[in-house]
Amino acid sequence: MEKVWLEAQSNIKKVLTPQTYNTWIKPIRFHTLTDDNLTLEVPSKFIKEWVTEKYLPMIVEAISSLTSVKYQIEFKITEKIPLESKPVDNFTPVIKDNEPSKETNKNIDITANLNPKYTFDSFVCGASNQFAHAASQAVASNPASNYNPLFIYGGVGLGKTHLLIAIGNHIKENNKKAKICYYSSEKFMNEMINCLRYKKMDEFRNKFRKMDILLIDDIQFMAGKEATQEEFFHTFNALYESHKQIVVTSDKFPKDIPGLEERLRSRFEWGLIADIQPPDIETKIAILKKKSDLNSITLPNDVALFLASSATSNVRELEGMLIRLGAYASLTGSEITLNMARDILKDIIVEKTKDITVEMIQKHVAEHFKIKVSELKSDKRLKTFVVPRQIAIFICRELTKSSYPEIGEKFGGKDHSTIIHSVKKIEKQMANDLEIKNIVENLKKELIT
Ligand SMILES: Nc1ncnc2c1ncn2[C@@H]1O[C@H](COP(=O)(O)OP(=O)(O)OP(=O)(O)O)[C@@H](O)[C@H]1O
Repeated sequence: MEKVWLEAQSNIKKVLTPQTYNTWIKPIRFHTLTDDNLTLEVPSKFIKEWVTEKYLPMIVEAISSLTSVKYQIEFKITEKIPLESKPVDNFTPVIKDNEPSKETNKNIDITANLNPKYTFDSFVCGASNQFAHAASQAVASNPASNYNPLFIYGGVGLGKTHLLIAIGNHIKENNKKAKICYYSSEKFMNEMINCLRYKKMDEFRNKFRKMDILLIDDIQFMAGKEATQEEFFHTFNALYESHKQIVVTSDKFPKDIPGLEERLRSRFEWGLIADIQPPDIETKIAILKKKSDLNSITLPNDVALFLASSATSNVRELEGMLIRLGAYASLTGSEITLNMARDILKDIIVEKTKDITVEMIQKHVAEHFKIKVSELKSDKRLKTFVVPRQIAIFICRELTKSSYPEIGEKFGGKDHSTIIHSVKKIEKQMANDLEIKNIVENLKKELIT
């Protein structure tokens, strides 16, 4: 059976990356076979948990394809399994671009690797993130005093990492000697496993316990990883007791993270818990404006509104759309316009505007100007009717796919040239008159949201 296991291993090797294979599958050895139970040896509890979670079906399949038997697999922890003489380089399976770059186990870098783009200056504060922003600033200005630990939680792409790193950058700017460590919890875990395998746990522990500021991203990743939580718990205690600042982020409130040990949960609740909510449309527009300035992209207001009113609240996705438009505009030497944005992003943005009808616009505009829909559609030449009518026609052209004749038809049977005239008139007025521009943009925003 040992031979079967070796063959199964070499088949598994063909489908995994060398790094994954070397880390998780290669160290596994055949142990015993009794009836339908196949016991394999693994070098640590952690590898056992990880392999069980991620690779068990693959292992069962690899063995059954050789033996036609679906064995019950058990893992036995045997620390004596010989390890390779050299640690596996670049062990971390996933590295976000803002995380510390490639590291080898030999070279445990204790300097912070903080993305300089993520500062308080580049963060837009709105109602949705005000509390987390204020808490982060308070911690950055006065570490390890009032809010320790700081626990920031919120949905995907809402700016948790940005705030976490902004804290680090701010502290670093004011105290060049501060030892700041930014790690995702996944990286923390991977490095820990590597150190466990190569008997370098003292080095690992010392590294973290020497820090003044420990910034740990995505703590929810530790859920269910007992050994990692255990290690993190001791690191946490050591730092907390020496009055060092700890900040963690998560996609959930501590008590909603399944598989998070009670003792860690209660420690997170000792400090301040701050949430980030999805941004409202104004904050989304402000973020897009800030990002377009930072990336030297000229983003017209109507396009910002179009992007902001897309279904997504994920700021990373919004940013992605902006960068895509910026790249297209720069490669084709054109300006960003609403039509271009609609075209380029048609697969990404499910337009909310598709449900907006001419009738809805007429009703909304008439209500805004306190006139009747029949007056809006009429031929009356009084200014109190003409301006709202032209605005309504302009918005119909912007937010619906109706043609000029179709719009004319719904405005009391007007000729398409009248409709074109109205659209041009409003375009011109918006360029020269801020008040008209604001009225039109607000009406559009109200209709879209
Ligand atoms: N209020 C904001 N102001 C400026 N930029 C923001 C804001 N919120 C989010 N961003 C930007 O959105 C992108 C995603 O943010 P970040 O990575 O911090 O999200 P996250 O909440 O950590 O996401 P995840 O849950 O995936 O880890 C980053 O480029 C960040 O700069």
